[in-house]
Amino acid sequence: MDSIVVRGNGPLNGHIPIAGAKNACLTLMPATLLTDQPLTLTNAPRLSDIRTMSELLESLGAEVAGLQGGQVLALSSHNLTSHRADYDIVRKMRASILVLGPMLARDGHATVSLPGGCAIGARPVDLHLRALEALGAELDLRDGYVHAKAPGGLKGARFEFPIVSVGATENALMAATLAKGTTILENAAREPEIVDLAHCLQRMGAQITGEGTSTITIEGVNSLGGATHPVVTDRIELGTYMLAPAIAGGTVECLGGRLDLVQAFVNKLEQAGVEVEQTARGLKVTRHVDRLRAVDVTTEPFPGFPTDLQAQFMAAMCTAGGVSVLDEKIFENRFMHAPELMRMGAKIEVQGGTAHVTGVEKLRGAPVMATDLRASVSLILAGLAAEGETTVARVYHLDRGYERVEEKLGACGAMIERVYGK
Ligand SMILES: CC(=O)N[C@H]1[C@@H](OP(=O)(O)OP(=O)(O)OC[C@H]2O[C@@H](n3ccc(=O)[nH]c3=O)[C@H](O)[C@@H]2O)O[C@H](CO)[C@@H](O)[C@@H]1O
Ligand SMILES: C=C(OP(=O)(O)O)C(=O)O
Repeated sequence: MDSIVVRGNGPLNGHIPIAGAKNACLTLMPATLLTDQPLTLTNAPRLSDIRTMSELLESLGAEVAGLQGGQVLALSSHNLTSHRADYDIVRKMRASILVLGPMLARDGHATVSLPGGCAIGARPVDLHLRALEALGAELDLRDGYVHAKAPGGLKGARFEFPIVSVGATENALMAATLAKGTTILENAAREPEIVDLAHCLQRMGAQITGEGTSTITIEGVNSLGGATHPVVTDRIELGTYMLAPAIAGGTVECLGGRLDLVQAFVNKLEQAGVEVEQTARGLKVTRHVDRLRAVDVTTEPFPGFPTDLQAQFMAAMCTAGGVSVLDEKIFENRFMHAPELMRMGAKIEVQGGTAHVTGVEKLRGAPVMATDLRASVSLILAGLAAEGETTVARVYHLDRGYERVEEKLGACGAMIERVYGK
């Protein structure tokens, strides 16, 4: 298994191109199942999760071609041969559940393995299922699979999500595009990835209003057509690389970055003493202060501070002046990076969903291991400013969500390399 070796090497300077969003692409790809016409996604990220989604769609009979080195995905579902998403693929990636709504809406039946829990929490899919039931789906849970039917087609309905769920909103939104009549989704997720999905579906002919607000209204249509759609910028990759100069010092311009994608996060960075400037090309980030200031953070659904940046922000707080309190409100077990950061000399106390981080002057390199995607990258960020060498093992988690991390940071002066097969 590959590892990443990082050596603290002073300030970083340069620019980093930000890719299309993993979490948008993973919901845009299943949208192909809604139509027999071609769907082309541009600005796609080159990640193992995207390959897993391709594998899943291909197992259903969809065609997926990666063009221009994988940055363009040409998808076609004109000849679906299966409506069963197998456990063997679904277990690798929770976003697999997003094929359920589209298949059910177009063909009236689908069988999808239940994804199971994962390192960061139990992550049930009950809200996906309740929303589809509200649209008239008949569901039977047996043998670890959801067997779903809608013999007369789905029917528009009003559904209020009891808590905000990104994935459940996406599944319901896709399904409702082909349901008969009007669907109103209340307390819907407002993430940029939802807006991006709605824009793609609109290009395919869907009638959707209210995307980006907590009430989305969908007028069902009889069929959807093809489209070409650019995947929105990855705000989590963006925030991650914005933290690199915040932690190591220097100035890094994140190309393609937009303030509206990361405003809550930027507010916290600025409070910590980092300057963020919107330029014509992206977001330019500079740390002027010698030492960051401790800042408290609570994770929330968009437009709040994203849970997917909590681990990386914690890495920054490890060497800040003062005590910062990080409250994780989205997932019940998302502090697995804390004990690893402590192996590097960080002072962190975790109690339930709250972590108290007391900044130390300096972290020290150590061999560390990550159990999820954002935890992995937080250890790399910490390593950028640590004394000595940090080796991050099990980087297959990292490869789910970051393309060419060593090249992107290396181009700004970081001493970072991938060691193959260790
Ligand atoms: C592929 C993708 O886009 N992943 C993102 C998506 O995950 P995902 O869509 O899985 O996250 P959700 O927004 O659904 O989860 C939010 C909370 O709702 C709970 N819940 C969710 C669904 C459900 O049926 N029942 C239920 O109880 C979850 O356990 C969690 O506590 O949004 C998360 C929250 O921003 C991000 O961290 C993930 O990176
Ligand atoms: C938690 C994440 O992804 P997933 O929902 O695919 O597990 C993430 O992107 O940080």
